[in-house]
Amino acid sequence: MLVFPNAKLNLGLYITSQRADGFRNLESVFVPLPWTDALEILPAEANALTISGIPIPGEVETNLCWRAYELLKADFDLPPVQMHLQKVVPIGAGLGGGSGDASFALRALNELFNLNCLPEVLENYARRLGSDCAFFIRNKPVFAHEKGDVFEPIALDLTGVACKVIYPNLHISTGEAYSRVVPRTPRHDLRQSIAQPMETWRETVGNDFEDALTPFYPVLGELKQALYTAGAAYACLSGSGSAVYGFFPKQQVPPVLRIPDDYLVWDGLL
Ligand SMILES: C[C@](O)(CO)[C@H](O)COP(=O)(O)OP(=O)(O)OC[C@H]1O[C@@H](n2ccc(N)nc2=O)[C@H](O)[C@@H]1O
Ligand SMILES: Nc1ncnc2c1ncn2[C@@H]1O[C@H](COP(=O)(O)OP(=O)(O)OP(=O)(O)O)[C@@H](O)[C@H]1O
Repeated sequence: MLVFPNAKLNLGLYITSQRADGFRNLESVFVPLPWTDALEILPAEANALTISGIPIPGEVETNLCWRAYELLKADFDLPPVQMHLQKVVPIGAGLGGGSGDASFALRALNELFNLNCLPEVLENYARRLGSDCAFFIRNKPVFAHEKGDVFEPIALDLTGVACKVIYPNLHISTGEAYSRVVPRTPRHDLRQSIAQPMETWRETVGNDFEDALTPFYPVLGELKQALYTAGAAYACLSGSGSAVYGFFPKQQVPPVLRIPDDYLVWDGLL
């Protein structure tokens, strides 16, 4: 079975309080971003995971695809599998690339071996692999709260919005990013803000990581400004960075920006 795990964007992100389990409560809107890896899973004689494309730090046993298999294997009689991951989505980008791989592996194994797990059951497995993972089970725009793994439906249709995502070849670890943010009450009601026209979001939809990280990584602010100068209706850091994205008014083709050769860019329609 061949699947294409996509990335996500955070549209607004407020870190609201410290939790007793060491994590933070947050509020964010998650939207799927069609920048994808490719993951093939086949029944095999012995377990194997091979990776091509962008190198992923760590042993294969720590890879989220492998961990997804092991998690299901503990509860189901799964045969060995051979997996191949073509890694395209940048790592440490705030795009949830690894989390998408984990959840697409859970979904693919569920289908391949007729495990008959409902989405809510797969979400529970996904939550055990990482805070961002559960979103990718249903993979639809949602308002996320608590650890970012509890969801409420929202009426948000970004279909056809032109988007440009820029990864400035800078790996920001999620743990480091959280350690730089002091939780606080959200400045705006996110669900009310995103119900307003996109042009108003610049003033009302913020990301607490952006404020905390930009003084340490000025390139984040420079990219955001470049996207606005190029005509973006809204631009922001995604998640804990370092990818910065811009949404452009419908029908407008995102302009070509002059950026260094080692940056990665995704352009397309949501
Ligand atoms: C920044 C976001 O991408 C926003 O969607 C996510 O909150 C990050 O989710 P993730 O990469 O799946 O993160 P996890 O693997 O669960 O956690 C990595 C580290 O981030 C911190 N962390 C993560 C999520 C959360 N709600 N509070 C936290 O404090 C913890 O220090 C944790 O050890
Ligand atoms: N399949 C995978 N793809 C990417 N990273 C993976 C994968 N499996 C495990 N990892 C580990 O997860 C880490 C990447 O997580 P990190 O949280 O920094 O970034 P991210 O997944 O790109 O985005 P986000 O911050 O939104 O979760 C890497 O250091 C890597 O070792």
